[in-house]
Amino acid sequence: MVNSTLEQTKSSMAHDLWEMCKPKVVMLMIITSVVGMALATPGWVDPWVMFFGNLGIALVAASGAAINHIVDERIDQKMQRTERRPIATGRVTPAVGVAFAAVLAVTGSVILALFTNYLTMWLTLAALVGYAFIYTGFLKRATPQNIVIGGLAGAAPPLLGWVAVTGQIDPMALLLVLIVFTWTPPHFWALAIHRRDDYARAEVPMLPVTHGVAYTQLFVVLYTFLLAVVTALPFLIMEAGRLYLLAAILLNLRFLYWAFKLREDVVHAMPTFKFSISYLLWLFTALLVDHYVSLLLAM
Ligand code: HEM
Ligand SMILES: CC(C)=CCC/C(C)=C/CC/C(C)=C/COP(=O)(O)OP(=O)(O)O
Repeated sequence: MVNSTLEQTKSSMAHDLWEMCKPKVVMLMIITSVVGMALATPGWVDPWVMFFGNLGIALVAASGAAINHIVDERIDQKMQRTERRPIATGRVTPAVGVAFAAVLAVTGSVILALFTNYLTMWLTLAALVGYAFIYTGFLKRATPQNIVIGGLAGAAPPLLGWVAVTGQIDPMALLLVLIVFTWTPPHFWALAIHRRDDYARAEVPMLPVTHGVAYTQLFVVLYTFLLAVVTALPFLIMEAGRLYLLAAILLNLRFLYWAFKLREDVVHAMPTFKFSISYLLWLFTALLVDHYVSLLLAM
């Protein structure tokens, strides 16, 4: 009896710690990092770098997500979407959270130092600081441009993957960062429109709260147009082929469709947000497939 209660406590703690890692977000980030690695070399990526590089980046990103839960305890308690989170409810204490985040960050950094290079490790730690402390601790509470500036940290993984393979920062790696950076505002503001009352209650100055829904709807459309331009660049600079271009055109047309639907009516906010996630997944998949198809054709 005592044993089974102990087992239950352990498994719900494991579940809570897992939730604090924002696993789905980190997984999509790792897909962008895998693509960064693949595009960094005209050959095959060293499997050790592929496995341990992504593991290290995932662990450090998960640490950032856990710190976000700790720093945002009060905000999370006030928002319906986040009120059931482990730290917000007290199921996990901040002390346990800090220890967990520290273990993740240290383990991830050591793995990166051992299996990739110091530049990857330092850039990954910079992304961690950018997200967990600069965005969460400061920007989020300070300006409606919070997610535009903070988006740089979330956009870092393709660069981290690239640098893990080459040891240097190249223009194409920065273009991949630019794609995720430009994607972040329509991704987030669609959700923020849907959850505007949550943010108002928690006094977080998100764009729909400070500048209104109509203004945010317009900026979702504008950023989606900008994203269409930015995602054409890999083809225009001849770093991606026609297969990628076709996928990018179709995905951009669909994203623009949702952005305009959202502009008509806020009921389209969640479908737009959900599509943004599929958009990034398929765009990066297209880059990957396009890369390996041209590699095979050149053999
Ligand atoms: C500063 C930049 C970003 C902000 C402010 C942001 C905001 C958010 C928020 C608030 C959610 C939570 C939705 C919910 O709990 O229902 C979310 C979900 C998600 N985000 Fe982002 N995001 C950012 C960047 C990214 C990046 C860079 C990626 C991946 C490359 C990403 C991938 C996802 C995914 C996959 C989900 C769905 C998670 C789930 O269903 O549990 N986000 N985003
Ligand atoms: C090393 C590295 C790549 C670090 C990146 C870390 C990381 C997991 C970024 C996630 C981006 C994200 C979901 C922001 C939302 O935070 P929020 O606080 O606005 O959303 P919330 O209200 O759901 O917590």
